[in-house]
Amino acid sequence: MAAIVRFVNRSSYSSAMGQQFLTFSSAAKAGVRANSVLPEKVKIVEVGPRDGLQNEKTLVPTETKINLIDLLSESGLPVIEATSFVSPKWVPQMADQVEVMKGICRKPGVSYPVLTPNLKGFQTALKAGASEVAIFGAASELFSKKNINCSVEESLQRFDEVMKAAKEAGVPVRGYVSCVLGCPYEGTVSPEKVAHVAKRLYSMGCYEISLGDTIGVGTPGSMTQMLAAVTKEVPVSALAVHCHDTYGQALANIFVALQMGISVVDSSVAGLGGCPYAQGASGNVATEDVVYMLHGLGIQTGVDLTKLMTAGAFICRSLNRKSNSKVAQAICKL
Ligand SMILES: CC(C)(COP(=O)([O-])OP(=O)([O-])OC[C@H]1O[C@@H](n2cnc3c(N)ncnc32)[C@H](O)[C@@H]1OP(=O)([O-])[O-])[C@@H](O)C(=O)NCCC(=O)NCCSC(=O)C[C@@](C)(O)CC(=O)[O-]
Repeated sequence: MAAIVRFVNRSSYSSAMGQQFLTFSSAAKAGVRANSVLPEKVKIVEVGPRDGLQNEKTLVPTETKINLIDLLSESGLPVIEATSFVSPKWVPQMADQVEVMKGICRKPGVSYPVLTPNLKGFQTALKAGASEVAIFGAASELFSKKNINCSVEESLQRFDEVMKAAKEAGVPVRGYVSCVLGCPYEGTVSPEKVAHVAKRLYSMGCYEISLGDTIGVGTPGSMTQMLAAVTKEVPVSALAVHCHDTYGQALANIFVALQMGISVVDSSVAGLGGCPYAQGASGNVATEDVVYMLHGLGIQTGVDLTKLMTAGAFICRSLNRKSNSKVAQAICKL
């Protein structure tokens, strides 16, 4: 694939970005789909402000989080997971959830879901103006215990309470299943267990189930097996994939998911992140890399890569960190 990326002004990355000097040859041929099995459009769920930042050891200033979300809002992303209403004792980085929700400029047409592990979190989120929430379970007992301090079954009972309250308030709920391709504490996780938890979340009313490879150990082989089991229980149109990139398999795994009919992909700008209760797991696949691959396949995302990279450059500067996005790294070198 001979995608040619050319900056007219090579001296300044940010000014070149601003002037839209980025041109793509084959990657930008809009509407030419490489493979008719693949979806025409993919919805990207940006999880950087939540999943990406929750694991940062030093507290990120609230203003930085708000600026990041506002920059991401300008890039055409349809969904930006903004924060989580979890216990600040468990995840101190998310303790400013209310300020973040109150500080962001909500762009019409963009959704800003937040994580809510229980009724307490849901009620606080609602008061802070959340109009969409996500509940998060796991296909592994030990991970569930470490992450949310209860068994998988107990978590589903808690989620049922959140679902009932959300239905009353007219708030849509997304569901996560963690450890779908492996667990840091239990090792192998059976596709049937994943399918069982995904089905329970879907049956209780989650409009979408995001399947999380929390520690990024999956391969296209295990992804295929797991999706084959889950799609027997949940319609493929209601599934999303959420791939961490620890073993460098995330894009390949996403490609397999697309071939199997999935058209919702979670990712994190600059590849930020990791779960505080999954030691050693690296960040999510970088949104820039996902967008580049999808556009190269002729799949529409509605995302402006240049604006997305501005958001990525901003957060990397703020955290004094190199981007984990291969695309951002490559373009920076030009
Ligand atoms: C679920 C709990 C709260 C249970 O934690 P617990 O200690 O069992 O809860 P509790 O009900 O016994 O309450 C203990 C204290 O927490 C407070 N509390 C209770 N609930 C809340 C709340 N919602 N917001 C604020 N405070 C809360 C509660 O009021 C009490 O305060 P105290 O009386 O001691 O002062 C805790 O385990 C927790 O917050 N866990 C969150 C862990 C987390 O956020 N993990 C990362 C997100 S998941 C992830 O990253 C994976 C994902 C989604 O990205 C997909 C993938 O990659 O796989």
